[in-house]
Amino acid sequence: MRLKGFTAMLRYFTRHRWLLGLFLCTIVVEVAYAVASPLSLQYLVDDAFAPKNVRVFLIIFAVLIGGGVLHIAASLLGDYSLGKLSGEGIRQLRSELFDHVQKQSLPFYERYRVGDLVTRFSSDMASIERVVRASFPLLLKELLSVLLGLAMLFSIEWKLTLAVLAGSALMVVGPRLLQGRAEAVHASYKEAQERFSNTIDEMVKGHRTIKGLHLQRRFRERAGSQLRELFAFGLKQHMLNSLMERLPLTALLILNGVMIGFGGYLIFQDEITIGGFMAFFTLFLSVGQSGSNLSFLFPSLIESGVSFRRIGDILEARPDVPEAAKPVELPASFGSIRMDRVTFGYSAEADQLRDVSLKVAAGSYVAFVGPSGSGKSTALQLLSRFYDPRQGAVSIDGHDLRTVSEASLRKLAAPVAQDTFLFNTTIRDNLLLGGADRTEADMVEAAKRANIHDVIAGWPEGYDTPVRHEGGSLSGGERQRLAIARALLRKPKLLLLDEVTSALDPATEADINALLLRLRGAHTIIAVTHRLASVVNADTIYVFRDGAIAESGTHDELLQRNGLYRSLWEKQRGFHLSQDGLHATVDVDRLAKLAVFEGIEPSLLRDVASLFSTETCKEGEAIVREGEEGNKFYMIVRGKFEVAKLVPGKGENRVAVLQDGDHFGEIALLQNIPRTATVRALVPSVVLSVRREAFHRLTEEHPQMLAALERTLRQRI
Ligand SMILES: Nc1ncnc2c1ncn2[C@@H]1O[C@H](COP(=O)(O)OP(=O)(O)OP(=O)(O)O)[C@@H](O)[C@H]1O
Repeated sequence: MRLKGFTAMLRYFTRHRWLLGLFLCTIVVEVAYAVASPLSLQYLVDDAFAPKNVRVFLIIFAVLIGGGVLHIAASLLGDYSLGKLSGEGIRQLRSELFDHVQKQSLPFYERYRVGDLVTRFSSDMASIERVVRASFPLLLKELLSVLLGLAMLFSIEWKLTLAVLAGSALMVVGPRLLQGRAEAVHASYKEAQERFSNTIDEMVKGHRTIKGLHLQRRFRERAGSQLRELFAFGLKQHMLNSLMERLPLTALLILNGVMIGFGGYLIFQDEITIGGFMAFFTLFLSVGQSGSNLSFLFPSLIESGVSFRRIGDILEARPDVPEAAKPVELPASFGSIRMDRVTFGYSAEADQLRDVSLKVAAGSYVAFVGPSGSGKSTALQLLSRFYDPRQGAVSIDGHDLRTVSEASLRKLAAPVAQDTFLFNTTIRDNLLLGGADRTEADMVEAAKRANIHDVIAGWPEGYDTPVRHEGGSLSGGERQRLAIARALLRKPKLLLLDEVTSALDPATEADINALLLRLRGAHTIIAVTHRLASVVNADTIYVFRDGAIAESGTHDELLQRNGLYRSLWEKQRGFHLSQDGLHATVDVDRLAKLAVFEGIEPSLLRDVASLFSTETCKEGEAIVREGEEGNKFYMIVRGKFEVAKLVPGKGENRVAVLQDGDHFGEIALLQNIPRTATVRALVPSVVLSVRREAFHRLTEEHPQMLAALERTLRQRI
């Protein structure tokens, strides 16, 4: 059992020694009074009432009143010290948990989903709070009452005490037998709660996609089955808890019978006085009550044990990318950043980067390009130190990033990702985030440089416009430009850009590319992109293939080399897109390069080119669905699509990613067969498509074209 959460709590308590001491003293006073008052019955009956001795009665009465006043004072002090102690403890545990989660690196956030963490902060913390404020103090009180009460009972009549103690074992054995099962059921209930929280999280975050793809029913069914699961575990938990609570009470009833029978016998034998028996009986009832209270506490203690363990799991998680003990503070500027023979894998099973070495000099503009999944973004993540290499090193001016302080690295280098996260606050706060030394003028200048100022100024509330749904209320282009403005505002020397223009229309993309060209020199820019047209001006282009660098050089050098870059370039060229991104065309010589149109004369290809029409796709939109009849051939002008196949019992499995210049669905030109996979846009995309019917009209006029096409496609089916 991981006790980190529990020991952290104890540590907070011991930091407030005097409060803890005061609280323990008040408990002792309260319990002593509660145990001693039944004992007074023995003296009242035997020494005051039976002999009618008023003096003894008055003395006992005065002692009882005095003790009562002391008891009330101790309770008030106890409540105060407990309130302060537990409040502080909970506050510190919450903030330690918060800090700890914040310190974690990316793999941690990939391991835990939002719901898993939210449940720890909400329901686990609430159950710990309940225990610390109520159950734990009660446990102490009742334990002490039982121990003191038993000592008193022994002093009154040891044989009777032994008899009832033997019976009391029943009260403890029952709950213990059930404890293991109760713990397991409680843990299952919490996991079911987590699954449901994650569904709510996805439903809220993905509400657009859910509505867009009409997935409400699927989500309703998922939530329905999770709620049924919650109900089943909840019922089990309820029944086990009730059983654990009832068992000791039943045992107590049996014990009462034993005590009255055996006690009566002892009175008749003159082994105990009537007052002694009354005191014994009252005290035993009070000890029994405390014992049964203890058993009532078990469920909440078990529940908190699970919560302590779950919070302990988080507190024990060590950051995968830790800060060095004595980190090097990087200066405000740098000379070069390098990767030396870097090998890295997200998991132990596979390497996503293999033996990658590269050097980027300050002030240069460097691009990482290559097919999808080749490791470009991964390399950028390592340069941002979101992960550490498995082998080799990433360094700035000779300082291994593992040895430098995170704060100084973030000051120097600003990453901008393709999925921009904006906080639910105003545009101004999103831009100024944490930069207390940034002025309004700095902010406006950064927004102007990122070409977003005019847009913001046009909104009724300007920079005070609130952002909703983590940026979902803004267009992809607006989000992207805000992210760039936010990065520029921090005045970083190194900009690490991951596909920042992937969601933009051609006009905005051209603006951003022009901006990058203006920034070069003053800033070092490393940009990951799959769109080669945007990097022709880069100082160095690194071409990635299967996690390694296949080639590098300038655009012209790489074209001359006739390697991977050249083939990617050939694939992407020949398309034309209007500035608003709504109308696309393809050149005849680009069509001629497709295997599917091999052997078709250029004059006919001109007619084919004119048959294509432009389609735009939203992020998440499926343009081809597995199993549906296909009647269109597609070419991607710009964008990114996943190709996914249904695996029975497991859902969809991504088998490929297609990008600018790729094509799919050519079989549909020839015959009507169901699609073998679903093709879904990963970013807003533009495609050119041609329908079989339109194509057939052309092939009817030119049968030689159909013959050529059939020849090629038959070879591929
Ligand atoms: N967080 C992650 N956990 C596990 N595997 C990952 C993770 N991120 C990326 N990968 C895998 O690592 C490989 C390289 O991915 P990476 O994103 O670096 O490629 P890329 O060249 O940038 O491709 P793209 O242009 O599609 O983003 C891919 O196989 C990808 O599935």
